[in-house]
Amino acid sequence: MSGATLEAYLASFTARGDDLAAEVATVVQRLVMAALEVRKLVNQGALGATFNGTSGGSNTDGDLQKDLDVLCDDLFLSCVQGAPVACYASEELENPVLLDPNARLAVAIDPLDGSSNIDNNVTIGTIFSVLPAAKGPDVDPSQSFLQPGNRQLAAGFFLYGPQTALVLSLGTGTEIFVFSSRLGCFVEACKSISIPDRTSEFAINMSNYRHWEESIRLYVDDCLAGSEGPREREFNMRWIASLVAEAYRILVRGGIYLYPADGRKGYGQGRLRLVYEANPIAFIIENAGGAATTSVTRILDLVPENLHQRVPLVFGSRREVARVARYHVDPNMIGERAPLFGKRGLFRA
Ligand SMILES: O=P(O)(O)OC[C@H]1O[C@](O)(COP(=O)(O)O)[C@@H](O)[C@@H]1O
Ligand SMILES: [Mg+2]
Ligand SMILES: [Mg+2]
Repeated sequence: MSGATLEAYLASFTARGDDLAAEVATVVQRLVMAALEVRKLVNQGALGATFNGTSGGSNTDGDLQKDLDVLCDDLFLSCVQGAPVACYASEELENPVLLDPNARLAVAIDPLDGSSNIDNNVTIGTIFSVLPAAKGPDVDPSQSFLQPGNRQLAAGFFLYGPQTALVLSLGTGTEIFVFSSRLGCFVEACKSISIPDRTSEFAINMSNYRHWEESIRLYVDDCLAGSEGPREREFNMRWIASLVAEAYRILVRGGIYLYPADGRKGYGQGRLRLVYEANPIAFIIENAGGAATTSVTRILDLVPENLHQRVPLVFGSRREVARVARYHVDPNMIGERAPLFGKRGLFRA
């Protein structure tokens, strides 16, 4: 463990950069303040007054909002109000909130990710993306969030699990900080993460198998066939149903995560949201040497059409993500299997 505090890390980033870098650092510090409040709420679990209830409302995607989703959103919004932030967008709000029209940054946030796990005492988190704010007379705050993810200045996520952690990328490299109760601050635990290129571990919600398109089914079939299939090795599977927890695991030991489009109503573009889920995760993963795509197209090159747009998401170890793309575009992937692994046709019968 290298031991630098987050504060020292941000100070050195600010010293190397310009005024904008200092503003980004301030935003991160404000988000940390809110995250530490969320941590307290999460730690109380069912003992907390707000924990189990539902607010009765629903967000823009029609998901039932848990009290904690809404409470977290309020906490993050009020914390960025003291920061140089022009506008704030959240999974829980239909439209962005205009804060300071003269400020230069925009923040998009998923205040509580993995919220189906709230009651289960399983790791959940907060995902954030920092963008340059769109400028110009009468500019609509939505414009700030319709920029491709490659324009992000910073992205990160907090993890409320056995450890409270912050995964942060300020554009070069991705670092992991863990909250030290003894010191009362985040301390760097892993410097310049490097995701292994190869993996034998995949994460996908297998219960959707019958709804996927053929290329995803073929990819997963080949993993499941293990040493008897074309991959000629055994694969392991994980599904936590918490994007932040899956991303953390992949940063630490490699792997691949897939939430593809599927045939269910409302899942034609997958489940995850481009602006405040896929983009920040893609930024973090790429800056750790991994890759993130829709299966074929780089996530960070997509131009969002609207704030709450969904997108199919595949990310993780670079070679594995590239392999998923080949199942979509390379007819030889099927040819490669047929002569050697003819019996696998039986699996598909
Ligand atoms: O329940 P499913 O369909 O497996 O989806 C799980 C995925 O949905 C999410 O919970 C979506 O995020 P929210 O909890 O912010 O809506 C991801 O964290 C997770 O990977
Ligand atoms: Mg989420
Ligand atoms: Mg959420």
